[in-house]
This record gives sequence, structure tokens and C-alpha cells, in this order.
Amino acid sequence: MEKPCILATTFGAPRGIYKCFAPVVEKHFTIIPHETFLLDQKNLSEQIKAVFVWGGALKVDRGLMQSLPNLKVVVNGGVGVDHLDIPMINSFGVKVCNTPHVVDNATADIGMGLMLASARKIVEGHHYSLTHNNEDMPESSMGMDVSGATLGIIGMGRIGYKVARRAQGFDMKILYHNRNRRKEEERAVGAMYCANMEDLLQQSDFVMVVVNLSLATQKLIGAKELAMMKPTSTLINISRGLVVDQDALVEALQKKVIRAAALDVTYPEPLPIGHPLAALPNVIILPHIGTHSVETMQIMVEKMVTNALAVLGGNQPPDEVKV
Ligand SMILES: O=C(O)[C@H](O)CO
Repeated sequence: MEKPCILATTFGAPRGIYKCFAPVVEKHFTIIPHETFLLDQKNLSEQIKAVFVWGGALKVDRGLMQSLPNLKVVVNGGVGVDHLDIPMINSFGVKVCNTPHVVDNATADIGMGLMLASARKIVEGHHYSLTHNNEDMPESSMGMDVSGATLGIIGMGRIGYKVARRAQGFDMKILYHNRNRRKEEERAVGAMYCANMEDLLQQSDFVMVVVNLSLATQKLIGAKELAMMKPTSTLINISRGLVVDQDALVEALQKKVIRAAALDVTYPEPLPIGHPLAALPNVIILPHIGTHSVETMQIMVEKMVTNALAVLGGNQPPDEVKV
């Protein structure tokens, strides 16, 4: 029997994601890369039953939906589906799935990695070791302790909780702000709830943003919030770029309103070469790689396949996203 066709973005191809994981998908599907689809849309559109997306690289807009008459499911690699208009997709009788639960550890790890790298000047130290140039690691730029410091976690969902568990191992004082108080998690990691985000911002040495992007969280951290943070504090963002007002962040870093920022996410992604954020010495920027470990990506891709097969087989997929 012929394998069903899926349309897949080749986002990440330069970083090897597509090449590495295509075989997992190809056991069950024929992959039509987006580039190929664009060249021969007329002949290919009826064959496509599923679309696989990674972030917003492949725009699943009304035009694409109209061009795929036999499409049954859009599967997102990752949890955040802020780049997908779910009601619009559903209006075509097409389901949306994502890959929850499996990204939590990897994303929490990158948050800890960013915090440690920024606090202990790991990137600067690497450059200095290669160049022996004092400008790469001036004596004035000593690091700061993570152990025993105060971490403020904004968003105590699954990933926020994993961050808190790790921070507990570093003897950190943990504060968190969340829409709802999470008493069980709080007790488990010895965290203190800040009903008011302002309290968390004022008291934390490291503020880590772990919320989903929504209308309520867009630019949640702006000039006002940055001004509430300690001048010695660091902002770490592992959620979505748009949760932080990037212009306000550039200004706060330039004026040393806060000590540093460490970002896995920006807008746009990747950040354009020469962007003002990149010119600052007190910033670490990653290209949204929170989930990019071989093990996590493997499980994510397997989950994407399981969801797509379920829908195409007429069954309820395990990870349908409903609004
Ligand atoms: O949402 C997620 O799971 C990650 O950020 C990957 O997009």
C-alpha cells in the first residue's frame, strides 16, 4: 500500500533536524518538503493528508488550508501552538495536535544552562580561552553565584516546575508567579508563591520566564517590569520572544537597569545579524533550541507520527489541541 503523504517544513535543516529525523517519519509517510510542494502545488496538493510544522516556519494560513483538500491533521513539533490559528484550521475539518510532556526536561535544562552560562560568564570564558584577549573577559566582569541566589519563575506549568526542581538542587530560594497557586508543586520544591509579579521581580536575582504566549502574556515583561528588577539581576527567557518587549530589553541592558539577559527565544527567530540585542556584551542568545536534544527530538517526532497515524486511521489522536 502506498504511504500517505505529509507536507513538512524543512525548518531546521541547516541544524540537521530534518535529516536526522526524516527516517522516523518515512517509515509511515512520504514526505513532501515545502519547497517541493511550492514548485508543483497543482499535482501534489490532493495527495497531502497531514502537515508537520516546527514553529512558524511553514505558515499554516487559510491559503494553504484551501489548497489541501484532503488534509486531515496539522501536527506541531513542540508544545507551543501560538503560531497556529486553531479555530481557522478546525473550520476546515482538520485537527491540530502537538507534543506535550516530552519537551519539559530538555526545555528546563536549557533554562538552567542559560542561567549558569550568564551568571558564570561561560561564553566569555570560552572566547577568552581561544583568543587570550583580555577584552573577551575583562577582570571587571566577574560572574555571580547561582547557588544560594533567588530564582523567580514566571509560569509554574510543567516546565516551570522542572526548572524549580533543578533550582532546588542548587540551593536556590525559589519564588514563582502563576495565574493559579500550585500548592502541591510549591511544597515539593520549597517555593514561595508571589500572587503579585512585582514582588517576584523586586526580589529575584534571576527571573526566568516560562509562560505560554497568549494575548495576556504578550509583552508581559516591558520597561516597567524591567525597572522593578534588581540592577544585579538577570532575565532568562525560555518561553516565546514576544513575551518580552525586546526594545525595552535592549534599553534596559544598555542602561544597566538589569545586569544581563539570556534568551532562547527572540522575535524574529533567528534574530537578524546586527540586531541591537546582539551588539550588547551582557546578552546570550540561542536560536530557540530548548527542545533540541537528540533524545527529546526523537520522542517528539515519534509522537508527531503517532498523532498523524491516529487521525488518518479515523481514531482520536492522543494529543489533540482544542481551544
Ligand atoms: O513549544 C515548544 O515545545 C518549543 O518551544 C519548541 O517550539
